[in-house]
Amino acid sequence: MRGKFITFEGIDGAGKSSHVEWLAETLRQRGLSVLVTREPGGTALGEKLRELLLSEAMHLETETLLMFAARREHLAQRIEPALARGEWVICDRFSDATWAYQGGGRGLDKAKFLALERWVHEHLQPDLTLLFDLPLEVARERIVLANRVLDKFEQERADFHERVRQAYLERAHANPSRMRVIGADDSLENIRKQLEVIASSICS
Ligand SMILES: Nc1ncnc2c1ncn2[C@@H]1O[C@H](COP(=O)(O)OP(=O)(O)O)[C@@H](O)[C@H]1O
Ligand SMILES: Cc1cn([C@H]2C[C@H](O)[C@@H](COP(=O)(O)OP(=O)(O)O)O2)c(=O)[nH]c1=O
Repeated sequence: MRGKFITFEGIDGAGKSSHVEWLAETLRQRGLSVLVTREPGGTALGEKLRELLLSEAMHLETETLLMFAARREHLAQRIEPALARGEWVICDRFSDATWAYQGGGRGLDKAKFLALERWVHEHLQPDLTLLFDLPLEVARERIVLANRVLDKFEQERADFHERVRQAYLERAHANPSRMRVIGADDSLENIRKQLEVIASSICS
């Protein structure tokens, strides 16, 4: 049987990465085989593109095309084969991030996003997307506390990140059966409780 495809989304500092491995382990304890991966990246070529995307200034459409080029490679080399083998795939960001960052944050024409999405994965959408949502200031505070070296996107102004957050919420509103909004302004423990309930429902 084909595996399930789960993606994690949210603004920078929302806390996604803190739960990806934990959810994978929870699913493995239920006997599932789980591949954890991320975007941009996930393949040797994708990781090279990630380095460029996170550091170099470029035209918005170049940025969008490179995000989808990395995604095409990732789907062909890792995601699709794993799902076909019956493995579950957990991916830290996917096309909703392009919708939110290049679309919401930078103003990419929606028709161009939709054309690329149709081209690259017309017949595949995540089975479940967990959107970690929280106020911008809380996410910023976490990044500052973590003393993280800021990448190109994290260096963007607050209004950019606010537009990213709103674009994610609009997309979740438009796709209620696929996307679940996680209240991420909470303790790690309470967020795990929310995820446990979701994990039980998707495994049953
Ligand atoms: N619920 C939480 N409460 C407090 N701090 C958190 C919480 N979740 C994550 N953090 C911390 O915030 C920082 C950003 O978390 P991370 O998981 O890397 O976010 P993301 O992957 O969404 O950018 C890390 O230092 C992490 O330890
Ligand atoms: C997948 C994807 C990511 N991004 C951005 C969002 C993030 O700021 C950045 C990298 O994401 P991420 O892996 O969350 O970085 P980190 O966990 O190190 O903070 O790439 C886009 O702008 N568009 C996309 O399609």
